[in-house]
Amino acid sequence: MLEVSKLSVSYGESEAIHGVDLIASKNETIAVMGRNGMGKTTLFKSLIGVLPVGGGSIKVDGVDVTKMTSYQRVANGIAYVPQGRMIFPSMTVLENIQTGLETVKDKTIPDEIFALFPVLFDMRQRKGGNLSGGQQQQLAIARALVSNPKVLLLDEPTEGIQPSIIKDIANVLNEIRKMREITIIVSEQVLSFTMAVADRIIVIDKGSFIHEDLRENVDTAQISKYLSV
Ligand SMILES: Nc1ncnc2c1ncn2[C@@H]1O[C@H](COP(=O)(O)OP(=O)(O)OP(=O)(O)O)[C@@H](O)[C@H]1O
Repeated sequence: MLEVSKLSVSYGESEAIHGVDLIASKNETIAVMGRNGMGKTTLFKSLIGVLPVGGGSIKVDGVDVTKMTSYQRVANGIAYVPQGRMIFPSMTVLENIQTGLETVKDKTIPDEIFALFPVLFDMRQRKGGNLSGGQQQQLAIARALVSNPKVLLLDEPTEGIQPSIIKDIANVLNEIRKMREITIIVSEQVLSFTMAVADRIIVIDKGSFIHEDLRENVDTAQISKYLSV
């Protein structure tokens, strides 16, 4: 479903992602884990097209999107939940979700979105900026989901979220997989969260993938070591 080959990304002269390969199947959730500054956000921004690709290719469901704009990539099935959520604080919850409908024909928000996030239905007329961090995260996921993605990218969804709500976000990601056969790629530093959602865990270090395990084979002590400074 998502096929990334020899992807490199640079900031000016400085290369931040060094030729990474990633193949993710339909109905698979992959966690990319690494410390601050290891390249998670750079990788995700290049996948959605906010940062230009220096080399390599990105394919979604067999279609090469490497040279496409972000808008075209969304139309071709990638959706992105950015770090820090980036919801529109002065727009209502409904209006925020509607911004995700730009690339699809039917402009109505599917009922299943409110079934997944009942709190968003209750708060549909509230301003996004008045929601809690966890509710804003749900809003950012809902906004991404209404574009009907084949590949959903989430950049550090648990950042700044309290532990009890982190569990809710994990449950939501697992529900999404049951409802739709999509690929989920999540960047994270919280191992308990990725162990609850991911089929595979990849460790990124200084812009390269240095370790990979299926969840059932993960040695949590070893991954924790990679994640500690
Ligand atoms: N706008 C930029 N200009 C130059 N270098 C950058 C820029 N943004 C990030 N970098 C560098 O790229 C590398 C990867 O940063 P990135 O933000 O992708 O890491 P990250 O793993 O997402 O960390 P965090 O969890 O802190 O967001 C770092 O060395 C960082 O200093």
